[in-house]
Amino acid sequence: MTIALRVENLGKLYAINQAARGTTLRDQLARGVNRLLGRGSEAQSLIEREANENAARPRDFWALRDVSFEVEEGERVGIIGANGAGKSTLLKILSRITPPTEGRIEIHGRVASLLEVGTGFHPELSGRENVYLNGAVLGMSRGEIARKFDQIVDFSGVEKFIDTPVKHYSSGMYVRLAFSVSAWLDPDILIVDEVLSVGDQAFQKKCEERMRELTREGRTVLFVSHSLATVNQMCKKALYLEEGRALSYGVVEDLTREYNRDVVKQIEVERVQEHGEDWRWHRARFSLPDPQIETLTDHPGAVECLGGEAVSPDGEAADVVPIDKQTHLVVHYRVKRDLPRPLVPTFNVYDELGTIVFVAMPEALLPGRAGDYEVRCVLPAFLLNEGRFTFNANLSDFEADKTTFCAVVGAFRLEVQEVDVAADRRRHGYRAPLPGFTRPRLSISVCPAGAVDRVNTSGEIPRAS
Ligand SMILES: Nc1ncnc2c1ncn2[C@@H]1O[C@H](COP(=O)(O)OP(=O)(O)OP(=O)(O)O)[C@@H](O)[C@H]1O
Repeated sequence: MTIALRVENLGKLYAINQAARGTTLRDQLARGVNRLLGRGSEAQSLIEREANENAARPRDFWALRDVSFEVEEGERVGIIGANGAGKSTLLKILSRITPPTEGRIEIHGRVASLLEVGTGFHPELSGRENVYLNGAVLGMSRGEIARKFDQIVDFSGVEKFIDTPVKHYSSGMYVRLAFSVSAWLDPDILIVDEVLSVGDQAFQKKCEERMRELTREGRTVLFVSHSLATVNQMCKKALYLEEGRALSYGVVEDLTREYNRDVVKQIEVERVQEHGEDWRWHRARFSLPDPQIETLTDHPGAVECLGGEAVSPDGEAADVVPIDKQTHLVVHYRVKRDLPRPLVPTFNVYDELGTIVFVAMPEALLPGRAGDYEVRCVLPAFLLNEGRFTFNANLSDFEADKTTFCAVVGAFRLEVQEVDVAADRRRHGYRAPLPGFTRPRLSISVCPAGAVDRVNTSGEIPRAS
């Protein structure tokens, strides 16, 4: 194993900007403008309030502290964490844009980095001149850069503007050229901040493919992304930063799961602050009205949702559902007047972070006649993967101008739980959590090569006659 990069007890101390205490040019101008407008004392008190708040804050703080990790050659490592966790600071130190306050870094090879839009390129120079400038900074000869030039411009897709000063580029064009320069000038280590998200989706995919290619060639890639899906797809390893500390470093799936859990915990803390101590994420039963449950309608007074419950087949309400058991979602509606058409009861299912997993369409419709009705949706065993899911219960008329008759947001919040992993023979010894939102049990069969024609639709091979 060859180490590409080693970080030991890295720390970065930032001084809180004293300028915020009311001495900046901006503050002086604000005072002047306000004096002209006759609002001097108002402006003064605002600046003083700001200054007092700043005085109450610590004067300096550790944006990074005690961070240690190693990256091997050819690895792609994702760096994850909330806003302000220290991700960009770490990348800036590794790119030698800012020095660390303490600790040490060891880098083997040439580093190319793509940090925020605006760094690395000179605004007055053209795209072409910037490519040469960047190559020179990386220590390449003019001939070497010239040999790579067409590839870079081709990849970036900005050939038409290559002789225009980059200050006239859109941020997307800028990032296109900047990534192409970093990724084609033969770096040993490529460092990419969230900036790629500025590019369009097609370009992002192209960049991801290029980063994979680089690591296949033995180069190392470190990148920051708020998209856990991208980090999961792109990396085997991740570093999870929280408030400047390295919480964990290791297998990407474990870390993204941990990060997700922490995000959800944080959301829960905020909900408790908002709704009080009684607030609970889990919800197997509800009755309306409930201040914690939002209901939407385009047709007030037409339909009312009275409540509902998530129950096991024997009728027990349960917010924690074993993965191998069916669950019935039962919702009670009152249609208050005759309607032009029957209504369509649907259920939208979301994961913990609000990503839609699927929408369940019904077999039967709810009659458009006044009366009380019960809608029952059966969730089969082994449909959803282990995890937490939120269900919206909806009643719609998709032929009406405004379709929503009743939408109950977050009607049910259920947690699907794994049963006995060790005893589940269908896992064939695989003990780790299985990724993904769903866990359908599909028929996967095996037969001797050439026998495919003889396999019947049930997946069984007929006995030789
Ligand atoms: N030059 C600076 N002077 C003072 N504080 C700074 C400076 N640069 C960053 N910080 C602070 O350091 C902390 C870490 O910032 P950093 O930009 O590294 O976070 P991040 O994880 O990249 O966040 P984001 O996801 O929002 O980009 C933040 O609190 C930020 O305000």
